[in-house]
Amino acid sequence: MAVYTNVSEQQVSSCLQNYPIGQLVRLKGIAQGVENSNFLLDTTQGKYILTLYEKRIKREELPWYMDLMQFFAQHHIRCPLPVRTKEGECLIELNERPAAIFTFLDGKEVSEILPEHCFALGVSMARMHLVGLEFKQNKKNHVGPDSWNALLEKSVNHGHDDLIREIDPVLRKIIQSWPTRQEGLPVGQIHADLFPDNVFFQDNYLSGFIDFYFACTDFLAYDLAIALNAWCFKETGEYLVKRARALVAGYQSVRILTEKERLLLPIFKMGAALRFLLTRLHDLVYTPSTALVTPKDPQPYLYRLRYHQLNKVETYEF
Ligand SMILES: Nc1ncnc2c1ncn2[C@@H]1O[C@H](COP(=O)(O)OP(=O)(O)O)[C@@H](O)[C@H]1O
Ligand SMILES: N[C@@H](CCOP(=O)(O)O)C(=O)O
Repeated sequence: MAVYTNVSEQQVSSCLQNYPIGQLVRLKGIAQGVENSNFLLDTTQGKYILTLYEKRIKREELPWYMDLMQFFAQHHIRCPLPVRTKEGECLIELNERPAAIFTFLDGKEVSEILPEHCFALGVSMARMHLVGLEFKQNKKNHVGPDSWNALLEKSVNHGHDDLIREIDPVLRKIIQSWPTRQEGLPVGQIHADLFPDNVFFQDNYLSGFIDFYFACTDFLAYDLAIALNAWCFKETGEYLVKRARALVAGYQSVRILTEKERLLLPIFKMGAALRFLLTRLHDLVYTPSTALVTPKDPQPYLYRLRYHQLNKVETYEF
């Protein structure tokens, strides 16, 4: 359930007076999602999404997300477009929370992932990466390698000793092998959370990406590695090579990976597995049992990490 902060119909109706999108017909809380509070707004002019930003989002970075989504939408990368108030503002304040209204993206998560979906994802991701090269504001990846040690340490002494003992040496090795920005790998705006729930399809066509709140400026190939892990594994740790090949083929039909990116893909996949393992472990430890949200299971990401450690040389994707 992702409604942490509630809003009343009256509050939304009066807020809509400042927008050029008609009057409120219906307001409904959205159950999916974990980070922010989301509501579906039916107005006399159509459907919109109202998002109230919760504590995990840094307030000072909100304009960056708004600018990035607007830039993408204007450059034919389908994603929610922040709606401006009559005074031209994207961000407002509602119930003591920063908030924004977005255009509604048609479509939904696929129910059964096929290689064709992975190909389409690769195409759209590569297009987004190319367009993003023209967006010149940069933003740090707050869950990048320099945050991993601290994330792991925060989870020590909370009853996951075996897991932590296993991860610790792997983490060090991955960090040692991680490329620096000086090595010339392509860097740009990445989504960094392109899991199936953030990629919408309609009639088998990819209709767009949502949930840009982990987006940042980082290695483009790392975004591909995140998606390979999220889309191309069984939860028991079996790599689904047909899907992986389709994803990489779709990506390379738009943007060919450099030799260096191909060589570093194994380390990016390990890092991507570790990153989600660490954040899931952290959330498991720190989400109170009374919370509305059920933390995601870290175990499938441990399986992915183990798989990549055993298969670091083979590049099955090409
Ligand atoms: N622009 C949008 N168009 C259509 N549905 C949306 C849009 N934004 C969010 N949603 C719906 O809200 C849900 C939660 O959104 P999400 O951005 O993933 O939340 P969170 O940031 O809390 O993880 C999505 O699964 C989707 O159903
Ligand atoms: N995709 C991440 C968690 C982030 O959740 P989202 O609902 O904001 O996409 C994971 O699976 O660990």
